[in-house]
Amino acid sequence: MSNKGLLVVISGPSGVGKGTICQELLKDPNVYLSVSATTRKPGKNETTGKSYLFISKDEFEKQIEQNGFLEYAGVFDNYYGTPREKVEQSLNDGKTVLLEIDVQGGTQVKKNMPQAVMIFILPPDMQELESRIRNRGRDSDETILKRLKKAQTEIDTAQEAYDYFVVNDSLEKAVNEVKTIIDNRRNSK
Ligand SMILES: Nc1nc2c(ncn2[C@@H]2O[C@H](COP(=O)(O)OP(=O)(O)O)[C@@H](O)[C@H]2O)c(=O)[nH]1
Ligand SMILES: Nc1ncnc2c1ncn2[C@@H]1O[C@H](COP(=O)(O)OP(=O)(O)O)[C@@H](O)[C@H]1O
Repeated sequence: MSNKGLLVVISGPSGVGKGTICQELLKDPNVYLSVSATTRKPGKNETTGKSYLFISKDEFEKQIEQNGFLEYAGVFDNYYGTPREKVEQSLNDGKTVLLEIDVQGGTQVKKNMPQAVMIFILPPDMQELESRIRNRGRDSDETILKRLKKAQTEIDTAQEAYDYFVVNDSLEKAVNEVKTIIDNRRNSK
């Protein structure tokens, strides 16, 4: 693995604002956001290649066998994984590469690439997290409950693998904190 670029793992409970924060970071042309593959069904306004590469379970398992993923995990009854090739290419090009993945995946990345910058995004509190998930209007009550349960487990287990914890209360403040972490790590290489 090249050490030219910087690999940044961004995790946090569903609905905490990871996607929103990553979109802000992407305004810097030196930042590349990895597009994950998933076996979950696309939502209403999702097309393959933009939010996710939507693929079948068979195709996913084939790519696992071919060592095509940097990491992968089973989340909410589906597979999610980071395609290896584009991440390695972008690191070689000297880019800051963002992986927006869950704690299981982040832990695998940290093990294989200890130089990765591990950032965990926290909600101001659990009520606010629930209302963000609800306001997004994408999930059924059952799915919302599953997501909130996983949120608590993730917050409890993140302590071990993650180096930085950023509370997303004001979006602007959270984005600036993440930018500062990234800049400091780039400069200290
Ligand atoms: N390990 C791993 N987790 C991923 C990947 N892509 C997305 N996830 C995680 O899968 C979970 C569910 O994603 P999704 O159903 O799209 O809902 P989201 O929480 O709104 O992003 C989130 O916790 C994501 O961080 C990936 O490539 N690898
Ligand atoms: N700092 C914030 N304050 C209020 N709402 C926010 C903030 N950050 C994100 N949101 C909103 O919360 C919802 C979930 O954000 P999203 O980025 O989709 O989360 P995630 O990618 O972590 O699942 C979205 O409707 C988003 O606009």
